[in-house]
Order: sequence, then structure tokens, then C-alpha cells
Amino acid sequence: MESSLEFSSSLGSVSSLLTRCRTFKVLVIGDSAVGKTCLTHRLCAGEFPIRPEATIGVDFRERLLEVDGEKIKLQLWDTAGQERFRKSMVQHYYRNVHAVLFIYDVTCPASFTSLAAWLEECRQNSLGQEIPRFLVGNKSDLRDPSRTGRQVSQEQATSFAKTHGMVFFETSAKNPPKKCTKGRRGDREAPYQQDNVEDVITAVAAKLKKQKKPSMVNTPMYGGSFKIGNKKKPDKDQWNCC
Ligand SMILES: Nc1nc2c(ncn2[C@@H]2O[C@H](COP(=O)(O)OP(=O)(O)OP(=O)(O)O)[C@@H](O)[C@H]2O)c(=O)[nH]1
Repeated sequence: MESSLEFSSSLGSVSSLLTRCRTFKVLVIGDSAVGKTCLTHRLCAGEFPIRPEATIGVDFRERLLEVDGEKIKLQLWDTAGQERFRKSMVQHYYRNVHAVLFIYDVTCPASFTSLAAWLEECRQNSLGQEIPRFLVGNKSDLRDPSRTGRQVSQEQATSFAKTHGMVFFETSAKNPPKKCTKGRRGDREAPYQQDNVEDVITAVAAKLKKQKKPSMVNTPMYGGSFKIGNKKKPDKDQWNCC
């Protein structure tokens, strides 16, 4: 009798734990090679992948966080940047999305210019303005103060983020940046805003925690990734960290 009581009370605490953990779908989009896979890998596994390969369709990874005592599970959808690897998947990407990370490469102005097209894709897939959006400039470790014209300035990115109601971060999936790195703006030294990848995920979780509705994501039932095409990716494991 005692043991069955114990059993039911432990079942109760397990179920309350489960009900308290909300899952949110976070879409990660941006041009090919901006570092979406590396960033999501870093965010979920805590490390930079050795040999990432082009994403085909979508990979998803999960990260469990605790925000003010509540467990929040973020399901990061690392989407393919190349059109040929994404076209038949786009409508799946946008279904039940709770937040979007727009990624560009700070050393590749074309990837920043492309953000307009990524925004347009969101619009075409009826992504509401109420869905939190985050702008992430990746590869900040490659910033070279002597090549300012060929890099995306933080002023440009901040202004873009403001115009489109996004929260802006600049970071590196590879080398965690120092909080304030000296850069050169005109003749004077100015600090770059450099964020840790952890700052990004913490901000996303904090924002989503404030959402009132309980959130559930339909996890694909056939493993950790959707695949289209035949390309093999032997070095890139499909896994969930939590
Ligand atoms: N130096 C540096 N290199 C990075 C960083 N992030 C990614 N890379 C490199 O950039 C290349 C592309 O990275 P991926 O993560 O595969 O890019 P992706 O955006 O997922 O590309 P698609 O799957 O084609 O959409 C790889 O060679 C990475 O090693 C970073 O923060 N710093």
C-alpha cells in the first residue's frame, strides 16, 4: 500500500514536471554558409562542430533551459540555406513557429542584404508580427577592423533590427567573443558589441516564457531531421541534446 502511494505520488510529480515544461519551436533561417548549423550545434551541444555540411531539408536540435523556475524547451529548426535543399520544406518550417532567428555572416554583406528576402518569405508564410524575431550576426571572430567596407557594420545591423522589431546580437559560433572587443570606428577606438551564443538562447527563452499560451510543437515522428534529396552527410550527426 505504502509503495503504491509512493509510486502514485512520484507519478504525480513526474506529470507536473512534464506539464510545466513548455516546448517552443524556433526557426533558424538565413543564407547558406552563414553558420546556422554551427550556431544551433553550439547552442545545444556547447561546441563547434568539426566538419559541418550543408543542411538538406532541416535538422532539429533541442535545448532545455530553466527561466525563473520554469522549464522551457527550445526546439531549434536548423533550416537549409540553399534553395534547392529547402523548396519543398518551406511550409513545414513555418507551421506553429514561436520565434525566428535571422542569421547573417558579419563578413558577408550579401548575406545581410538577403535578409529582406528572408523577411519576405516569412510574410508569404503568414508569420505574424507577434512572433518574436532575433537578428544574429555570426562569425564575429572573423571581424577585421582593417576591412570595414567589406563587413556588415553594427550600426547597419542595429538599424535593421530596430526597423523590423528584432532583438540584435553579434556573436561567434566558433570562438566565444570577449564581451567588449576593441574595434575601430573612424579614428577612434570603439567597442564592438559581442555577445556570447548563450546570451542569444537566454534571450529567446526569456521572451518566449512571457507568452501566455501553453506551447507544444509537433515533433517529427521520424527522428531528428527531415531529409529531402540523396546527399549524405556522414560527419554531421542528427541528434537532440536533451
Ligand atoms: N570562423 C567562423 N566560422 C564559422 C562560424 N560559424 C560557422 N562557420 C563556418 O562557416 C561554414 C558554414 O557553416 P554552416 O553552419 O554549415 O552554415 P549553414 O548556414 O548551416 O549552411 P547551410 O546548411 O548551407 O544553410 C563552415 O565552414 C563553418 O565552419 C563562426 O562563428 N566563425
